[in-house]
Amino acid sequence: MTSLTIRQPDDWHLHLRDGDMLKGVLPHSAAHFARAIIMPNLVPPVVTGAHAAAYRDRIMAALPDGMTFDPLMTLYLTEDTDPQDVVAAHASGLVKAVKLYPAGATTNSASGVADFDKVRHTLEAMAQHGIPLCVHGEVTRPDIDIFDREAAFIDQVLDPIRRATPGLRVVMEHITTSDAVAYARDQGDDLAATITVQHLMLDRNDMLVGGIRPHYYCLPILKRGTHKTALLDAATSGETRFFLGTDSAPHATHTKENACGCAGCFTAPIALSCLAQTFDDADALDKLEGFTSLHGPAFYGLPVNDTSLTLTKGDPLDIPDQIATGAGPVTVFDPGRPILWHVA
Ligand SMILES: NC(=O)N[C@@H](CC(=O)O)C(=O)O
Ligand SMILES: [Zn+2]
Ligand SMILES: [Zn+2]
Repeated sequence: MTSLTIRQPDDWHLHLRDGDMLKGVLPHSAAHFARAIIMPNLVPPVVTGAHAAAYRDRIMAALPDGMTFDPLMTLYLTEDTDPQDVVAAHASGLVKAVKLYPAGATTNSASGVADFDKVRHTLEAMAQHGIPLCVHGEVTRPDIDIFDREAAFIDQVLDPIRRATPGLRVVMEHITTSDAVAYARDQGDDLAATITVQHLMLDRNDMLVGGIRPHYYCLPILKRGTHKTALLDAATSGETRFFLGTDSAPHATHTKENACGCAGCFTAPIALSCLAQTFDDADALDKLEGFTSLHGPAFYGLPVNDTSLTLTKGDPLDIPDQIATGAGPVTVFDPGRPILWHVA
C-alpha cells in the first residue's frame, strides 16, 4: 500500500504550553489534528473553569489565519478543586476532562494531588456526571524505582480509586508497560488508555546505549523492549479502549540538553508519519484509523471528524532538526530510522 486516507485524527493528550511557545508549536498540531485534549500543566496550572476559558481563548488567538483546530480543555485537579466548578465547566461544553497529576510526578506537577481523600468529592461528582479523569499514572515515593512507578501506581493508587468511585471514567494516559496493557484489558468500558508515538517506537536502550539521548527522555520513562512490544500489540489490536495521545511536550532545546534536562518529546510535526511507519512495519495499517481517529471520540462521546487526511509512502521523510519558536528552538523528535510515510 502506498497511499492511505483516514478520517482526520485527533490527539487525546497534547501539551501546547502558553505565550511564545504556544504560538510556535500550535501550527504543527493544527496542521494534522482536528482536535486535541489540552494538558493543563501550565505555570500556574489551569485549575478553574475560568482559567480554562481564558487559556482556550489564548490558543484560538495563537492559531494562524486559515487553520482550524478545536482545543478540548482540561482542568488540573488539586486538593482545593471545587466539584461544582468542575461540573459547571463540563456542563457548558468547555471542559472535556480533569487531569490528575500525583504531586511531583512530572513537569509542573507540584500542585498535584498528595492526599487522595481531599479529592474524593470531586471524583464522586465526576463519576456522577460522566466526566473523564485523565491520569498521569506514576507513584512518586522515592523508594520506588523509576522504572516501576507505573506498575506500582496501578496497584496502589489507580485500582483503589476506581473501586472507591464506581462509575468514574478513567483514561490511563501515556501507558508504557505490559502491566498497564494487561490491567486496561481486564476492565470494563469505563477505562481507556492512550499511547504515545515514542513509546511505540523506542525502548530504554534507544535512550541509553551508546550515549544518553535527552530528546528521548520523557515521563513515564521509556521501558525495556518487551513493554514496547506489548504497547504495539495493544495499539494495533483494534481494541477500542486504546487510542493515540501523542503527549507531544515541547521544551526549548537548551532545557533538554542540560545537566538536569526536562522530560518530554516534541513529536507533533511527525507523529502521524511515525505512526503510519510503525503500523506499516507491524502489517497493521488497517488498524491505524481506529487508533488515531475513531476510538478516542467514541470514549469521549464526541462525533468523529468529517474531514479526512491522506498519507503517502515515498522517499524517507526529511525530519527538521528543530523548529523555531519565540521561546527558543525546540528539537523535533527523530526516531532514528527512515520514515517513508508523509502527510499529503
Ligand atoms: N511527558 C513528559 O515527559 N512531559 C510532560 C508532562 C507529562 O505528560 O507527564 C510535559 O509537560 O513536559
Ligand atoms: Zn504525564
Ligand atoms: Zn503529557
